[in-house]
Amino acid sequence: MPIRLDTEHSDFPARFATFLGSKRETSVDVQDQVSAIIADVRARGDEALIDLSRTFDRVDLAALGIKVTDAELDAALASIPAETRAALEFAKARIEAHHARQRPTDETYTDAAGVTLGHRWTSVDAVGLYVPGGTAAYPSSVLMNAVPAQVAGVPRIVMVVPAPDGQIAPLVLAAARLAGVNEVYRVGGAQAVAALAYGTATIPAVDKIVGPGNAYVAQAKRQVFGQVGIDMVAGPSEVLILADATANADWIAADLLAQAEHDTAAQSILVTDSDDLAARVVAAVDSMLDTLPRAEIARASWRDHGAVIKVRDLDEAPALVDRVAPEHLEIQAQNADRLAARIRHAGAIFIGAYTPEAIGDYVGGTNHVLPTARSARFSSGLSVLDFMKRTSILKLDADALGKVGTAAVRLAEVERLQAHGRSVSIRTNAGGGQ
Ligand SMILES: NC(=O)c1ccc[n+]([C@@H]2O[C@H](COP(=O)([O-])OP(=O)(O)OC[C@H]3O[C@@H](n4cnc5c(N)ncnc54)[C@H](O)[C@@H]3O)[C@@H](O)[C@H]2O)c1
Ligand SMILES: N[C@H](CO)Cc1c[nH]c[nH+]1
Ligand SMILES: [Zn+2]
Repeated sequence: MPIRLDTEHSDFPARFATFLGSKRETSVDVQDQVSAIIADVRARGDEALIDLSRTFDRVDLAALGIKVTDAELDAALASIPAETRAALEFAKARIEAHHARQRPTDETYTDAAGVTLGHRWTSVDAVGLYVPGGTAAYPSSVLMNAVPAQVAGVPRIVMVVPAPDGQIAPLVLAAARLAGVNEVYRVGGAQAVAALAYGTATIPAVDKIVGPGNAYVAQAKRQVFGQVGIDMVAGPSEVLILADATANADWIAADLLAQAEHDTAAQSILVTDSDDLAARVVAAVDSMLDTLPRAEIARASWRDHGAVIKVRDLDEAPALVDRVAPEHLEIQAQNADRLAARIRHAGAIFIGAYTPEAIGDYVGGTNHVLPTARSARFSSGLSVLDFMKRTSILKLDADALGKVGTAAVRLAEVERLQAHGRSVSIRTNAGGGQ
């Protein structure tokens, strides 16, 4: 049974705090194991990738090859049914159209002192896209990672994806081909992240690693940060559904299970002011679990990490939602827009009964790679900006330097950095130059 909390109970603050603090994805075990995997890949490169993939993915990469060939990518694209290709192309076009609007613009201007200031955006040189594939295949994640990288103009886009039992879903390779990703390696987990960060004989290192994955992938990204950039921590999926008595219990149950079926570490939470709705949703989840193909995973997620939180009224909910900072927030209640406007911390918000989160997973056009584990308090979903960086620009002439230089020299003096001061005063006192 999922945990049940009620804001009217006196122990609510303590139980809610414990609930927020409970870790789903960073056990000490995972941390230590991931450190050992990264060290192994740094020390032994491809040999480590081969050994670790044999252990964790039951695949012989020495025989199969670490790199997916062009012929394999072409064959995969040719093999998929026309309707599936059309659906992928439809999704890609919608993701592209939305992400094109995120392209930032350069700016320069000259202020009253005559100083020219500005910034210029350039793309990262090489990015590694992590596409999960341990227990499910995610062609949609290929598009969500690759399309913004393409929109940003990244010259080298590399994809890694695990090949459990030697298999990568043809749809995943087809999506890569459609998205113009031609450098693909069949490695997953922490070892793939380590290879992208430090490089091996087969996989040249990248500058930034993006994309979602399970607890091992998320932990590996944390550990290689600094050596390379990372987008965010996008670990096991989460949804929080805010609903009132007017909501449809079956629809909510379906949406809760849509996250729970991702991973035993996924989390689905219902927040409602209606005891009756809560009871009907819990019953509907139980009944849907009976026929769900991934019931084993979804049941464990719902039992171990699910929650039903009863609030006095929905007015109380935004503050609780902000503390959870869920990856996805669905609002199925009267005044959904008004409630949505009050939320500050959520990866993505899905407003109204006809906006299931699954639409955002596939074809909405917004990105489905989103911050998890409460990191929406300080980070955002994947966007074109994750593949770019901003260089600031300054230009002064003698007049401008004269106007702002005195204060700079004063600040250098109080910081006791004499050479700094001199590098300004040597110019302003020179009375000439260019
Ligand atoms: N936040 C997001 O935006 C988002 C989007 C899509 C998917 N997801 C999440 O991505 C995850 C996908 O997980 P997955 O497992 O299917 O695929 P995955 O590719 O993330 O992980 C599979 C890899 O994990 C490694 N691994 C598995 N067990 C291990 C162990 N005991 N020790 C060391 N390494 C081990 C293996 O190397 C394997 O290749 C799910 O948690 C899902 O919720 C998140
Ligand atoms: N819900 C996941 C993000 O948490 C993304 C996804 C891909 N495919 C299906 N769902
Ligand atoms: Zn999903």
